[in-house]
Order: sequence, then C-alpha cells, then structure tokens
Amino acid sequence: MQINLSKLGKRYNYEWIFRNLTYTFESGSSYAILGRNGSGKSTLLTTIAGYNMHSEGEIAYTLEHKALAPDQAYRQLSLTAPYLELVEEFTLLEMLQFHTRFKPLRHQLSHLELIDRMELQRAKNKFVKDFSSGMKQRLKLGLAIYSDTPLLLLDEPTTNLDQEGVAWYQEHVAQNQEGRLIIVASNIQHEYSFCKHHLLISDYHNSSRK
Ligand SMILES: Nc1ncnc2c1ncn2[C@@H]1O[C@H](COP(=O)(O)OP(=O)(O)OP(=O)(O)O)[C@@H](O)[C@H]1O
Repeated sequence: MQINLSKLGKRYNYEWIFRNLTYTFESGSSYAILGRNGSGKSTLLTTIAGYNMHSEGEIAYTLEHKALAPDQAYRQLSLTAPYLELVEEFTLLEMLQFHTRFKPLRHQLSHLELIDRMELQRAKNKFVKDFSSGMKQRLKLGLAIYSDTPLLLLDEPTTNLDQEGVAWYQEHVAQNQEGRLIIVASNIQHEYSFCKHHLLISDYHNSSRK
C-alpha cells in the first residue's frame, strides 16, 4: 500500500490543524507522525484511515500498483487507538470470532493461536469488560497487528502497557512488519523506534505554512 497526500489540510470549525501537507508513505516502510500533545497526530492518522474527512487537498491510495478508491481503503487497514472501543459484552473468543468475520488473520492463524500470541490464554472465556486496561490494549494491538491488512495504523500503541507489554508490542510489530506500510502516531520513543521515517506535524501547522 502506498499513500500520497497532496496539499492535504484539515480544520475543525475555524481552526486549521494541519495544512499544505504533501507527503508519500511508501509500501513496506514504517513512519512515525511526531508532535506534542494536541498537535494533530491523531487527526492526521484518522484522516489517512478515512475515518475523518479532510478539508482540502487529496489522499490517493495505491495497492499493488493499482489505484484504490478512498471508500475501499478501510478494508485494507487496521487501526488501533485509545479512542476506539472494543465490544465489552463479548468474551475474548467471541471478540475474535466477530472481528475475523470482517478482517481475517495473517498467516491463517486460528483464534486460539492468536490468543496464544497475545498471551491471553487464561482470559479465553472472560468478558472483555472484565479485562484490565493493559489486557484490553494487548487485545486491540493483537487484532490490529495480526489482521491481514497491508496498512497498519497505530495511535499511541503502548497506552496502558507495562514494561513487559511494551516489549511484547515491540516484538510482535517487528515480526509483522514485512511488506506492510506501518504508521505510528506517538511522542514516546519506544513506540516508534523501529520507524525509519519521521513526519513532524508542526511542519504543517498553519503558522508555518510553506
Ligand atoms: N472532533 C473535534 N472537534 C474539534 N476539535 C478537535 C476534534 N478532534 C480534535 N480536535 C482538536 O484538534 C487538535 C489536534 O488534536 P489531536 O487529537 O489530533 O492531537 P494529538 O497530536 O493526537 O494529541 P495527543 O498527543 O494529546 O493525543 C486539538 O486542538 C484538538 O482539540
């Protein structure tokens, strides 16, 4: 998956969050969107995901050298973010069954194999609402990282994770990088240390418009 942003701008009411953003995300590479709190990292990530409409400019998606219609991009991506909710009424196993109806898993993993990889074996039949915050985050990350999608979008991926959870994240994202475009929105080094390219959102703030 390749994504081309051309003079992209987003505003909420009268406030421009970023503007005149021209940038190419290449397939098979990893990118970090960096900036202080409130600078617009999540806004850019959700705009790339098509969950948030841009206000000006264009986003073009290319998959295997063919243009992909923007309204079809959601099928090709997985996104995890603190503001996205899990279905709390499901057990872990039910959550995986539900999720994989829409997004199959990489490497044809079975539900139980994914539970093993998330190290959540003991919670197989536990309701998601009864998970700790770290377990919920591991589940969100497991679903995103192990969905068979060419585009992986990670917003603040280690929220609520302890040191062991952070190591788990780093290991599993590294194992599932190849051939994918990965974009991380973060200002914590251990979340994006594997990213070769950095996009500083403040370079596209209205005041510094080029
Ligand atoms: N739905 C919305 N309506 C109006 N303003 C919004 C909306 N969502 C975000 N904003 C504003 O857009 C700006 C950028 O917010 P955003 O969440 O993208 O920043 P961020 O860099 O991801 O921040 P953080 O590091 O704190 O998560 C903020 O000023 C925020 O108040």
